Amino acid sequence: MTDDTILKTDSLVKTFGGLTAVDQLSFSVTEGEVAGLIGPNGAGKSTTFDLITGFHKPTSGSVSLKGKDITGGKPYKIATSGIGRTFQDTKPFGKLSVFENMLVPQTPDVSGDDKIERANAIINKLDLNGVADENGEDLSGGQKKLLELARVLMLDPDLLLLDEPSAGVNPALMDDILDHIKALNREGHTILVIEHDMTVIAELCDTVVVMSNGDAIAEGPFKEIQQDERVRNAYLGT
Ligand SMILES: Nc1ncnc2c1ncn2[C@@H]1O[C@H](COP(=O)(O)OP(=O)(O)OP(=O)(O)O)[C@@H](O)[C@H]1O
Repeated sequence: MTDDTILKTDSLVKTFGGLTAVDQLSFSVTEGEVAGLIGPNGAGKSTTFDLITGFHKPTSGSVSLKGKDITGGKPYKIATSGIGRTFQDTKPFGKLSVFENMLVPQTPDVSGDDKIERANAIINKLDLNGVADENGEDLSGGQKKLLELARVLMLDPDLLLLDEPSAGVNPALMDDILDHIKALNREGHTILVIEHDMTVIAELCDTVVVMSNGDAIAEGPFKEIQQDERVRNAYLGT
């Protein structure tokens, strides 16, 4: 582990009954980068996010954030210690407005007017002003993704875990989402993104980790990874 490692998993294992979803997975993310977590359906990517963020307890192995062991911590504790996470299926509160949705996350460091000010600043930053008064259920797929990202930013996480930001988003809004992700990275958020769209990975990521059958089979810059024979056989084809 180098000094600028922000996230590290060490020999992570998660079994569900007889199925091993994550199998001795070790990888790390460097502070300041955009890293991709890619691999075929069922490779264990979302389960890895669940293990990092406390939604599942690992069967064995460990997770550390900036050198501190966070293995098996409660989701709220991990969220407030600096890891924000979006989900593959967005879940805004349908009957609450975009603005009201922003106030739902508990923010230990701000309350009252300061919390409202933070919510408005993030709504502005992600260009959600035009829909701030609309209910969550009335948003498009892409707007829901942006709202989810906005809500996660209420806790000002050092590390953002994004689960398939392109899923269910129309191509025009996808460019906006990519621009926002890049801007967040420039502002200092480290990002780990699960994504099936390789054009998105190529555009966003400094490095990628390729998972297959629960383990990492390759790690490095996307251009190099594309040439790796095991990766081509397991995932990219040809
Ligand atoms: N709660 C659960 N109970 C039982 N099996 C599970 C559970 N969650 C995931 N799995 C299984 O673990 C394996 C890994 O699933 P996971 O969703 O992590 O893969 P993934 O790489 O994220 O796939 P996708 O790209 O399709 O989202 C799959 O075989 C899945 O069916």
